[in-house]
Amino acid sequence: MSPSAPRAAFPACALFDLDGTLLDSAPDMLATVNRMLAARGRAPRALADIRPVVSRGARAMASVAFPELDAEGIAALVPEFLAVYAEELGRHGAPFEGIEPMLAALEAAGTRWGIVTNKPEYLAARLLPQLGWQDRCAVLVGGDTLAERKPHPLPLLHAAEAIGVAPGDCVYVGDDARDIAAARAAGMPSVVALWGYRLEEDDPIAWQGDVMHDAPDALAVPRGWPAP
Ligand SMILES: O=C(O)COP(=O)(O)O
Ligand SMILES: [Mg+2]
Repeated sequence: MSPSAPRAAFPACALFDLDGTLLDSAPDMLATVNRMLAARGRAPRALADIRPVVSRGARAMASVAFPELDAEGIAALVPEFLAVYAEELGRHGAPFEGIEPMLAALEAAGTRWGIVTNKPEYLAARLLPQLGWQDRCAVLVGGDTLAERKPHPLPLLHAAEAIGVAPGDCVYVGDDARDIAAARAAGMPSVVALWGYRLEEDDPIAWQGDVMHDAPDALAVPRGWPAP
């Protein structure tokens, strides 16, 4: 971790990953894979099986549910995964505890916030009104919005530009190695969301984010945010 000093004020712009950072979407994902398994007469999986790979996208979750399939077989399941997930979206999941007060604190301070996810944009966009975030989220960039997705810096650079804040004056918060890599490549300070999804063998310290937090409450006060 870099030795950046705590802040006296919130950053001008806060950008967030969605799955595993703002939203505990693992229950929606579990319902999705279990419908796919049930359609094939197979036994359901447990939340503990799916949760660690939710931030790695549809392919990673399908690989856990269907371990016998090769990469081609997994890729062939993605359209079905997205169609079933579109029906389960927002039904079981909810923002992590502490997210709403943290967003309210940012808004009260005049910090603009947005979402940069690798989830397809149309699915993320459908969640915003369900969550009451449609008029509050200043920018939404999905995994298919641009020619590149995280860990490429383009989605973060695009979000900063859309908000009108220099990348170095934004902070990105994410729960996966690729989130922190994208922020570094974009020249953006980063926060590792340890409350999110990762495998036991992952070493978040090695991701070298600027700050790591166990819970969203830490970001409800300026000193929880890394300095530019
Ligand atoms: O759906 C995905 O690929 C993961 O989504 P995230 O980038 O919001 O964690
Ligand atoms: Mg994530």
